[in-house]
Amino acid sequence: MSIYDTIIKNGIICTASDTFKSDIGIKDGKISTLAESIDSSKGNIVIDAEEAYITPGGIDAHVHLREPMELFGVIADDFESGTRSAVAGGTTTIIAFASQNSESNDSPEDLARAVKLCISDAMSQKLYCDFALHLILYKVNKEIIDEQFQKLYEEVGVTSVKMYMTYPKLQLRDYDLMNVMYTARKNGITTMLHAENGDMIEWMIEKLEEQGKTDPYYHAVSRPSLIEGEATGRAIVISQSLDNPVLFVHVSAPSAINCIRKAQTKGLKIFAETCPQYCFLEAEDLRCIHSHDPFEGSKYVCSPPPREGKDDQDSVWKGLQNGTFTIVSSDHCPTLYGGEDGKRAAFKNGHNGEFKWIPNGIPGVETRMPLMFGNAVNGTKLSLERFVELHSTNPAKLYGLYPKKGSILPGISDADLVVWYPEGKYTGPSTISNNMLNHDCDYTPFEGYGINNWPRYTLVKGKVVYKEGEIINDNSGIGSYVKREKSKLAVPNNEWVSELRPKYLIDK
Ligand SMILES: NC(=O)NCCC(=O)O
Ligand SMILES: [Zn+2]
Repeated sequence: MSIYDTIIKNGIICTASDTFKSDIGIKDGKISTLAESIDSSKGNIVIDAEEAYITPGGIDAHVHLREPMELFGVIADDFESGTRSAVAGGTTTIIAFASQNSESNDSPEDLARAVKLCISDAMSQKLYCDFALHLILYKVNKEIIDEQFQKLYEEVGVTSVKMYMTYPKLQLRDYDLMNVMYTARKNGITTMLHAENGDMIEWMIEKLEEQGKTDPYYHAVSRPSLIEGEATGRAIVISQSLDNPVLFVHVSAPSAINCIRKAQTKGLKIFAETCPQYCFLEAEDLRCIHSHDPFEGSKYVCSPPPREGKDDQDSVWKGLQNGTFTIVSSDHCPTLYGGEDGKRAAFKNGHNGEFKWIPNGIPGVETRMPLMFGNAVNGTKLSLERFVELHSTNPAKLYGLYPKKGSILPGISDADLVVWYPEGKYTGPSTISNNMLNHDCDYTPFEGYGINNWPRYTLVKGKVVYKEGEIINDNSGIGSYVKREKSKLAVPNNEWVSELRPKYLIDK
């Protein structure tokens, strides 16, 4: 009689702390047993890992998909194609975004209602993996009232909000950031910041336009590293003033990385995310010199933009190695290159393709893990354990999903796993091409990039959803919404730089 639904034999398990040989017994969607040897006759299904590495499924904590509020124009992936693409690249949980409703009138229910709308839209689709949600806040009338954040946590399990220091439609003033952080701290809501100085960028764009510099390449020129460094430093001061932890999303610039490192050395609760585009792409890509059409550079338009070259990439790698970065996410935000609604929306409404009108964002949910596994782990830039920490365990801890997600703990963790190819046995494509990917986008900015491994099996809650290059449709629809706990990492220090203390602490 079988005891396990599935047994994985002969694997080398790698977690954020250990690498060891073990068989895995899976029951009811959970890791049930780790043992040197589990009898094959005890499993309904037996997978032979053939001495390959097995890692916890990836958690991609920064994924933009089509959702009711449409803040970033028309996104090519909905929750079905986005989760399909995720599992094909070894990601078993995504954290996507719901957006505050612009009609919000600050009632206690407003924010939770916006999240519920997004959940029900997503749940009406076939989901290949689990998802959770952050909430984008872009309108703060006076202050976010306590009850709004309480309900976010209690009713919909959302424990993080993202705010922007750039984009004309979304940019918040420092005053607004302070109002949000003040209430976030009290309620254990993690604040995520897109740090670029929007006012400086606006000025730079105007000056470039005056000189007729409007090709996609000038998107990168209009958002230089220094501007990211400035916003990062300013936000760290705000964070310190309020003793409120901050996670900086998609960090790319050496100046920002240095600020973050310094703050961390002081003991401040500052966390940072980077993305593969800042490890592999560069500003020159936006020139697309191999193409007759400079607009092809729009395929690389994202913010912050890819940076200057090898030195800048090296400082990202250094930050990944030395612990400055907490997580690696994709910032998947796919807009089509063809058609009228994607990058070419820049030709609508009487515009002529000027970079200012090009929708920002690139796809990457499927390529994140294989690119980093192949080039970082096999290229020995990162240890396997650090790879797991950055792509799986830390996102789970930071965003309240641990230890259900991000680990391989018997009796506790969901059986979300990636079985890689054994050393030397990967026979798939040696470079990335868009036609091997499962997203609904018509290009990848990583076309032609080398890979030397790829997930052989991806399991979500014990079910194989991807096997040897194929999506297993029988097991689709397995994904569901995951309510999150409060962060295990982003916890205030209770150290103050001024006499200002929130009233709720003084009254205690
Ligand atoms: N990063 C980007 O260009 N687009 C996605 C939206 C954001 O995260 O800023
Ligand atoms: Zn952003």
